[in-house]
Formats: sequence, structure tokens, C-alpha cells
Amino acid sequence: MANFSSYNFSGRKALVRVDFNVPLDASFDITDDTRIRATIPTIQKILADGGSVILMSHLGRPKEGPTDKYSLKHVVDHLSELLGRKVDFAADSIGEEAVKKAAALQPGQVLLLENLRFYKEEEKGDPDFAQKLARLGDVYVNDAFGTAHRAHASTAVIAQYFEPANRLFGTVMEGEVQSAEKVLHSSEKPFTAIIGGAKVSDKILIIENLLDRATDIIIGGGMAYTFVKAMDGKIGSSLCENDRIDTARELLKKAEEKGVTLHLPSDSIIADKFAADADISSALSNTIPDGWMGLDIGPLACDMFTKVLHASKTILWNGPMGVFEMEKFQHGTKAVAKAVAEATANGAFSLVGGGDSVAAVNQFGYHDKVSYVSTGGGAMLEYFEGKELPGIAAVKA
Ligand SMILES: Nc1ncnc2c1ncn2[C@@H]1O[C@H](COP(=O)(O)OP(=O)(O)O)[C@@H](O)[C@H]1O
Ligand SMILES: O=C(OP(=O)(O)O)[C@H](O)COP(=O)(O)O
Repeated sequence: MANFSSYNFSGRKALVRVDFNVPLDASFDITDDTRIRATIPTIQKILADGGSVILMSHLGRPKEGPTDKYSLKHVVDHLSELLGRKVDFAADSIGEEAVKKAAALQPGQVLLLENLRFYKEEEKGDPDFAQKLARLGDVYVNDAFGTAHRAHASTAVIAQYFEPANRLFGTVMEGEVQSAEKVLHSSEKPFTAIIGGAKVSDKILIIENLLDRATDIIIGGGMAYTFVKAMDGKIGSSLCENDRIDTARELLKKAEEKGVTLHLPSDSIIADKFAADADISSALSNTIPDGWMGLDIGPLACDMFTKVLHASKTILWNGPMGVFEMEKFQHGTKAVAKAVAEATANGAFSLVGGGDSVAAVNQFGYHDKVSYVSTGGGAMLEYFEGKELPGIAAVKA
């Protein structure tokens, strides 16, 4: 593996895997550009050396192939603005247009490929797809920390098609790993992990490993209701992964055995539909009526979580406490962000990561009141499990 800062990109086409999986609103405007902004130093260094850049990323989780909603064309204008130069776009990632545009790329130019996940081969880690991508450039830079926990074609499989001397991490990856290492080796207790959001089946498994590290685990957002149901609570139509209920039950038991306190939201803000104009009410999280769903933690939970956070010395946070994109369901995430900021002001070390979590912290004005903001959510949590992430291992191999 080569070193990014000493690598000379002059005359080279750098194929750079970035994580441009940014939140978009209904008009496809970017609501938080942290992940794009983070990659600018990497892109600028390659261009300043006299190289050219081919950017590749995923956006969301498209299931049906090419879909306008998930097109990376939505980020082209903003990226051009941030770079101060026009970025070209290929409406494909390995097809004729991508190949032609990549071949014609001149030093100083930037090309963005269409969403890699429009090909099912990407998530399957298909070697043929990875090799076709690899042919577009002559040096591979992985700067997608947020996706480093995925063993996909563009993050893990592709690296083998480049000589070790032409495989590198970009500045995002380097910075993220350095900061994560710092936390990994210096986590003062009480250590509180906050897990929320909506990727229940992905992140519930990570909780088990956190049991060896954390003294307290706060579970909020859509993640909470699978646990509430595992304790025989009534959750109405709240988000729930039924095939993870047994896992949740086991985790509750293991936490007790290990002396780790799992904090679930005792109450919730409930809604009659998943919409900004829903009718809302509040309820204990284990007595949510049929036809209603929990879309935020309630006031009792906010108070309880705040107390736990104020007593913490290390805080790791991934996943919002509610559907913060809608005003009616922002309060819990705001309250937790405030408590994390207050704990940080009192000397705790706090690390917040994940596309939506970072968007929330930015939106509520707390980004500079926490110790570190990571572009990765699941990736950051898996890094803390102590295992090498596939996207990192492949570049180092
Ligand atoms: N109670 C809930 N029900 C449904 N979705 C929720 C709930 N709470 C939070 N969410 C959603 O979770 C999403 C973020 O989850 P996730 O992707 O896991 O976080 P991150 O991007 O920070 O890693 C947000 O879009 C938010 O609206
Ligand atoms: O947004 C991401 O992760 P995150 O929600 O854990 O922050 C990454 O872009 C990975 O996306 P994925 O979880 O669909 O593989």
C-alpha cells in the first residue's frame, strides 16, 4: 500500500471510492454535505499533482436498478461548487459512457460515475464488475470510510486489480482511522454508547460487541421497538424487525449478565402515519395502540437519557432518536445532542458518526460542541468491534 501524501498523481487517473451517500430532501437537494466536503482535500491533492479523478460512490439502497431518486447526478452541481471546477458525470458506472469519458479524462478533470448500486454486482462483490471498474483508472484510492464495513466490489474486491504500490487510502480514511484508534485505546468510563436510527438488522448485532466496552447503552429511534417487543410490549405499527426479536431478547439477557445497563425509551411520541402532518400523541413505549407508531422518544426518555449522558466520560453515538427530518419528531434527537454537548463541555470525549446522525448534529448546531464527528456510522461501530473492516483490509493486503 502506498502513502497518499507522498504519492505523485501527475499524469495518473485516480479511481477514488468515496461515500457520497448523503441525505436528500424531496426536491433532491442535499440536506447535509459533510461526506462530500470531507473528500475535497483528497480530490484537490490529486488535481494539484496534475492527476485526474474518477469518483465512484453509492447513494441509498436502490433495490430495482437505476432509479432517478438515487441518481448521483443530484450531487454534481454542489460538488462542482465545492471544488470550484466543473465536474463531468457519466450516467453509468461500467458501460460505454463511463469507459469513453474515463478514457478521455485529462489532468485536472473530475468525472463522477453513476450510483454503483444500480448494478446488483456491486453489493454482491462481483469480481468481473470490480475488474471493469478497475480498468477505468490506474491508481485506486479508497476514501469511503462510511462504507468500509461493506465487502462490496468497489470497496474490497477491486483493490486486487491494482499493484500494492497503486493502492491507497485518501485523507478521509486516514483521519477517521487515526481518530477511531484514539478512542479505542483511551475510553474512560462510564462509557455510554447511543444506538438509534432505522438500520435495525445491521446494527443490532453490533450491540453485542459493545457490551464488552460500554457501561451503558442507550437504545432509541427505530432501533428501540424491536427490544420493547422482545419484552412483550405493545408497539403498534412502530418499526420492528420480527426476525431480530430473539437477538434482542438475548442481548437484554447478556447485558444483565455483564452488568451493562441497557436504557430503552420509557415513552414515545406516537403518530397515526409516517408523515410530517401526522396526528401525534404520546404513550409509554410498551403500550402503543394499534394503528400508531413511535417516531420519537418521549419527554420521560429525554430526561432519563440526559441524566445518563451527563454522568458519562466517553460517548459514542450513532443513529438519531427519532425521525428528526420531520419537525414533530425532532425533539428527542435534539435533547440527546444537547446532553452530549453538555457532557463534552464537562470533560467527556464524544464521538458522533453516521450520515443522518451527523446531519442532525449539524442541523441543531452542535457539530462543534462534540469532540469528533465521523462520516461513518455502521463503519465506525464495526471499527470499535476491533475487527479490520473489509475496505481497509483490501487496500493493505
Ligand atoms: N422511530 C423511528 N421510526 C422510523 N425511522 C426512524 C425512527 N427513528 C429514527 N428513524 C430514522 O432513522 C434514519 C437514520 O438511521 P441510520 O441510517 O441508521 O442512521 P445514520 O445514518 O446516522 O447511521 C433517519 O432517516 C430517521 O428518520
Ligand atoms: O450511510 C452509510 O452508513 P451509516 O448509515 O451507518 O452512516 C453508508 O453510506 C453505508 O450505507 P449502507 O448501510 O447502505 O451500506
